[in-house]
Amino acid sequence: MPHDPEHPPAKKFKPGSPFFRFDKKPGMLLPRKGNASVPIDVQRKNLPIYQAKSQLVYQLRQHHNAVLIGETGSGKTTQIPQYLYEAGIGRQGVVAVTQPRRVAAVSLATRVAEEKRTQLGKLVGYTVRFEDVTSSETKLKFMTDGMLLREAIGDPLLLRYTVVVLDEAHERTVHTDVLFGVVKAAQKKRKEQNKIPLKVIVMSATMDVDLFSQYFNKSPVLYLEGRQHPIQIYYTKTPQSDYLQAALVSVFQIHQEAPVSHDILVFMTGQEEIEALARTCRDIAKHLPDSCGLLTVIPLYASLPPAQQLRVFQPAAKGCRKVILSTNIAETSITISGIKYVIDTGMVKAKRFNPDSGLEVLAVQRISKAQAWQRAGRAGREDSGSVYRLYTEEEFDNLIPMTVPEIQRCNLASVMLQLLALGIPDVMNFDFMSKPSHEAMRTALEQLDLLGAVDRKDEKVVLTPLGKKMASFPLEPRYAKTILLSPDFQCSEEVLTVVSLLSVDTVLYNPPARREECLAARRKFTTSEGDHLTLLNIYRAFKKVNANKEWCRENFVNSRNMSMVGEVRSQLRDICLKLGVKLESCGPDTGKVRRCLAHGLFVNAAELQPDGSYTALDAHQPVSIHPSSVLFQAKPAYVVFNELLHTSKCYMRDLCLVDADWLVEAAPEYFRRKLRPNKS
Ligand SMILES: Nc1ncnc2c1ncn2[C@@H]1O[C@H](COP(=O)(O)OP(=O)(O)OP(=O)(O)O)[C@@H](O)[C@H]1O
Repeated sequence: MPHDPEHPPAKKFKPGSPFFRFDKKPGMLLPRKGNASVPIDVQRKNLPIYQAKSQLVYQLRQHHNAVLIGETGSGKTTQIPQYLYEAGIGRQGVVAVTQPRRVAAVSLATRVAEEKRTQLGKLVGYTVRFEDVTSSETKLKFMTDGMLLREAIGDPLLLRYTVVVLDEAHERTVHTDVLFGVVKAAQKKRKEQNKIPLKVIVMSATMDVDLFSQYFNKSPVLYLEGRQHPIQIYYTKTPQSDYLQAALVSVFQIHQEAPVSHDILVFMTGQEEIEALARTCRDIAKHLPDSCGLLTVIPLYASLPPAQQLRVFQPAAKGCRKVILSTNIAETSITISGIKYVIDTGMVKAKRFNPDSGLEVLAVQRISKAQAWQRAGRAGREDSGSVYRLYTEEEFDNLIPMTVPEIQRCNLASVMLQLLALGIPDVMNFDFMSKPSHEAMRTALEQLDLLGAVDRKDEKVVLTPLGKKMASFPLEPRYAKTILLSPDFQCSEEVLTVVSLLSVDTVLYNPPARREECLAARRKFTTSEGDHLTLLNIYRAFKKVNANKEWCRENFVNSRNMSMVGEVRSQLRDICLKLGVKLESCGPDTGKVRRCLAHGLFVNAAELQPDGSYTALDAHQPVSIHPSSVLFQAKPAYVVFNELLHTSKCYMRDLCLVDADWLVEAAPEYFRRKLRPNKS
């Protein structure tokens, strides 16, 4: 196997190592020289894309649509917007570059502003949920696809924009897929109305170019060749039954053998396992000889407060190695300085949806090949890199090529609500790139109907006034409905808190080594009314002590996440004020909160069976209470829950005790069909 003499092969693992060497993959080209210490404009010129600049600019000037495919790290995202600007393309308006994730939008805008030597928020800015760093001068705007979609509600023709760059198109999040249709429609309408044309550029390193080209009016496909730095791929010799253990072993093998300046990025599935592995890594690191150097372990997942997420971009201190444990949030787009090694567990937590039952579950599953290549692409960005896949080559060969678009595996109630709010006349026939099943769309409209968000008018589905209000919240329709119903139960302040707590994932810190202490601390807040009310108690206590950090530590509460709850809450409260929602508190009468939750979440209700098991009423599917719930032992007759998690069983997470009567009063017709005959 050829080596770059400057970059000798990275590892010789000890006997017993789960790895063996594997040849470089075809297409992983040898590098041209590149170095992070060279001036930034020279770095720009060293990128593979630079050689194709004039040709690209020529093509992009000619066509209203283009699909651009090029290796990870070749320079698509950072350079294309600048090339457009420098060539005067789209200067009458703003160039929007969409990203599936906020962390990518923020870090890319920061980098491009640096390359352009301008202050962030001037020529180059970003807009993500809860944050807008743009000004009237902004011409290159990085944003999450969800934000552009929200803007489209007020401006369906996207008239502020002259170019929309849909980046990381392979991700196929729900937002991206809806955005494809919205952008395509805006482009068509602008042409029909003789407005300034809208240019649409679709980019990725791993996409089905034919599908995209076909969808976007048979647009030309521009191929960008080469990568700047080589990446070596390693597979395990045998399948790993415990990917977490394999990840741990791999981190410490690298830590003990590789120079301390080489950082590691590990892809895992979720917050709990990341936090657990982070603690184990820190414990082990304490007992290693000084010669190994220090280890800083940094978690990265979506529910971390934004400032915390950006910590991964800070360089490690001298003599210290950075190990980032991340979900797929770091999978695409981003460049993390110092990352030399990527460890890929091959697993991801993703949504699955059963249109027959209408239930959406989160489950840990295998990634696609496209995801594996994206993960690999986080190495080799500033220098050569190595990727350790904790699965065999055969297992890799058996992965599905592309991730199934999220729109085909999630509950579509949110999407349908958004499409209706966008004024799409016939939502069932919306121009999706990959149409969800008719069944899934119908189920979603039924759920919106149950929530009172839609109505039928002249054979058409239209939003009700309540539905219009629900669409104003960046929330799942059932949570928006719960907030809007809360004045009827005089508990809007509490419901706002509960919904905010649910929007930032867990505020509870559960160190396994201090389980007893933690349970004892939590008992003070635990109520037999369920998890929502327990969380509400914790939030109230947190407010009472003025967010005291010491109190958080003593009570095993994650103070960072709690601060985020406060921010989300004030945003939601602002929306309520704009909509004229009456805000009042129920004080100690928390039964009102539960009744309100029953009215908002009734589609997620479950009933205790005579044999002690539970049945989700909507689909009549067996479900169990998750052991983390405060109701795990209690077994109440009726509960509503937030979500289902599929591991060994189908678990309900975050439960609230409710009365059967409340469910019936929330949706009498529906429950007449769903409840056991003697109960209805
Ligand atoms: N924040 C950063 N710090 C240092 N270098 C960076 C940064 N962002 C980008 N780069 C450099 O620019 C290169 C190109 O990044 P860019 O995001 O434009 O690539 P890309 O082709 O869009 O990759 P991907 O398909 O993975 O998103 C990186 O490989 C890296 O060398």
